[in-house]
Amino acid sequence: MSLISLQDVTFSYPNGVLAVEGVSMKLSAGESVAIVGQNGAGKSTTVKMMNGLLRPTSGEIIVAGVNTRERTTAQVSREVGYVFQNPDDQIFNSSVRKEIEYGLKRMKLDEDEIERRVDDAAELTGMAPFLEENPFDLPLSIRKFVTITSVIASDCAALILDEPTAGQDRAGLERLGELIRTLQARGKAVVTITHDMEFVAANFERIIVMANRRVVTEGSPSAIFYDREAMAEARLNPPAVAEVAAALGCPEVGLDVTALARVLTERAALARA
Ligand SMILES: Nc1ncnc2c1ncn2[C@@H]1O[C@H](COP(=O)(O)OP(=O)(O)OP(=O)(O)O)[C@@H](O)[C@H]1O
Repeated sequence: MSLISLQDVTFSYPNGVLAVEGVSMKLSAGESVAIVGQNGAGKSTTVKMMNGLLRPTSGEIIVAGVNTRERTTAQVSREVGYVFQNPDDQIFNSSVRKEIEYGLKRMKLDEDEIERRVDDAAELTGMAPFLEENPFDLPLSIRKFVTITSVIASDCAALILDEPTAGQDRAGLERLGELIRTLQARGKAVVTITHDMEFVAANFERIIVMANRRVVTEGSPSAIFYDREAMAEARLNPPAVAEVAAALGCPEVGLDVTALARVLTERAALARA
């Protein structure tokens, strides 16, 4: 059974803007999925419906076997955590520890359990050294991890990360990739909206491409990044390895830079012979 299922979902904002039209998708426990597409494609609106922040105008959303129409936003968001694109839309406490504890206190967990969850989540995200700091004294890249830590601590079944790579340096990107793999190993579904195709190629099992309010296609990164039509429709550039391999006519290397280098070396040897 899918953890999250969207069935022919449409959404219009109160001002009449039709943001999502006839979207269906399924997400399973333990998988990592990247939703990609140009600005305004409908990605954020789609994921906000997954966690109950927005309600579909028509169509159904089933989370952990229950139609979200039968649940409050608080109930849905206990299953599906959403990490905002801008951490400052989420953070409001005066210390990192208080920020992470806030949601756990609202869940009325006992103090020992709260401490255990804060320590575990902070250890996982690398935020343990910052627990007593004021989040607003920390750089954006760290504030982003603070918000991710809060959502991890709530132990929801699925996590939605909206543009997690913004402002991250190489170490931050590697930490994010490692975190996604650890969460998957713990059986969590990780859904990410991102414009960073190199990050997608390195870290995701499945890509869903959106354009003009709809899903254009979906599949593995090595299939999608060689689908020129879908990439053009979504106005996306594939990662460099796929662009070079496609130009050289060796798509069989997929997204493996070492395999591409091997092909180039072999061709150079042939040319010399
Ligand atoms: N609060 C809102 N009120 C009215 N229209 C909105 C609102 N939020 C988004 N929209 C519009 O809905 C459409 C889809 O926006 P959405 O943010 O879901 O796209 P997106 O693919 O996430 O884009 P981006 O990558 O820029 O975040 C766009 O036309 C956008 O302008």
